[in-house]
Amino acid sequence: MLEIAGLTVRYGEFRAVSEVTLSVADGEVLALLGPSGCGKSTLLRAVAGLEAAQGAVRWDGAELSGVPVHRRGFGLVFQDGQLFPHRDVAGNIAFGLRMSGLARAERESRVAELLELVGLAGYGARGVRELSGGEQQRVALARALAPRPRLLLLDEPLSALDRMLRDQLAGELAELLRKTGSTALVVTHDHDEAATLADRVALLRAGRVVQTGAPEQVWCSPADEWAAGFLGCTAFLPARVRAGEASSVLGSFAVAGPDGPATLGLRPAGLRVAERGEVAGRVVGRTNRRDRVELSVRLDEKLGGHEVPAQSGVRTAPRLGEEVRLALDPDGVALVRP
Ligand SMILES: Nc1ncnc2c1ncn2[C@@H]1O[C@H](COP(=O)(O)OP(=O)(O)OP(=O)(O)O)[C@@H](O)[C@H]1O
Repeated sequence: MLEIAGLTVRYGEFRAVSEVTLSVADGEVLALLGPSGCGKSTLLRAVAGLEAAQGAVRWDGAELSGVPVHRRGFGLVFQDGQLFPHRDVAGNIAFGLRMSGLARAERESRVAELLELVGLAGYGARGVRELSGGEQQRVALARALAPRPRLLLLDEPLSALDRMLRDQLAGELAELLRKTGSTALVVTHDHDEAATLADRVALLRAGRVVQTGAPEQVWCSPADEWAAGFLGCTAFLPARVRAGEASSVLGSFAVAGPDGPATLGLRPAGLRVAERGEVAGRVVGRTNRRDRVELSVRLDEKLGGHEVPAQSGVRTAPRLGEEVRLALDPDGVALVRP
C-alpha cells in the first residue's frame, strides 16, 4: 500500500502541499479533489518522485525518497497523454516493456492484450497523431498499465476531452481499474468523475487535506461550510438533528449520527419543484441546463424569506416571478456538523 506521511512541497516560501498524510490501500482508487491551485498535481508529482518534498512517501513500508521516478514501479498518465509522437500506438505501449527488457514475443502479446483492454484492438500500427483525443488517452493508459505498475498516478486524465466523451471514458476507466485490480491515485477537479472513479475521495484546500471519505459520505456530510460550498452548496440554513432526524424550515429527513445543531447546505438538486411540495416560495432567478432548469427561489416569509437554490424539469419549468411549491430531496442536500 501507499503511505504519504507529513508531506510538504515548497516553492520558495510558498507551501503548495502542506503536511499531507494519506494512504491508499491495495486495489483502492483514491481521488484527490479540490479547486484549482490547491496542490493536487503537486502532491501527485511528489508521490511520483517528480517533485522534491519533505516528509515520507512509502510503499509497503519502504521509504521512496531516494528512489528515482522510473524505479518506483508507478505508472503515470497526464491530462494530455504525452505520447511519443514518432512512435506508433504499439511502440508507445511497448515503451516501458522494452525498458524492462521483456523479450519481443512477450512484448507483442502484452501490447495486444492492452489494446484489447482499452478498446483499441487492431490500432497497433496507427500513428498516434492520427488518433482522436479520447483514443490518445486510452493509449496513454495502456502504456502506463503495460509494465503492471504497483500504483497508477492519473493527473486529470480526462479533462482535455469534451463532456460526453469524458463521462463515457470515466465509466470505462472505472471498470478498467476494477478489472485490473489497480491501486490508483487520481487527480480531478470534477465531482462526477471523482464519484465515478474513486472508492474514496480526499478533499484538498490550500495544500491541506480537509476531509477524506467515500464519495457519497463527503457529498452528504462535508467537513465544513467551505467543503460544502466546493461541493455545490450555495445556501445554508440552520438545522437540528434529533433522534435520527435532521429538521429545518424545509422539513425533516432521516440521518445517522448524534443529536445536536447542524447546518443544512443546499444545492439545486436538494429542492425540486413539486405540486404537492411542502415548501412555498417565488422564483427569483432561473438558469437553463441541458436536462433541468436551476432556480433561485425566495421562500415564504413565514419560512424565513431565505433565497435558496432549487430545480425543475425542463418542460415544466416555472417562469420568473411564479409561485412554486418545492419538495425536499435529502440526496441533494448536505448536512454540516459543527
Ligand atoms: N513550479 C512551480 N513553481 C512555483 N509555484 C508552483 C509551481 N507549480 C505549482 N505551483 C503553485 O503551487 C500551487 C499548487 O499547484 P498545483 O498545480 O498542484 O494545483 P492543482 O490543485 O493541481 O491545480 P489545477 O487544478 O489548476 O491543476 C499553485 O498555487 C501553483 O501556482
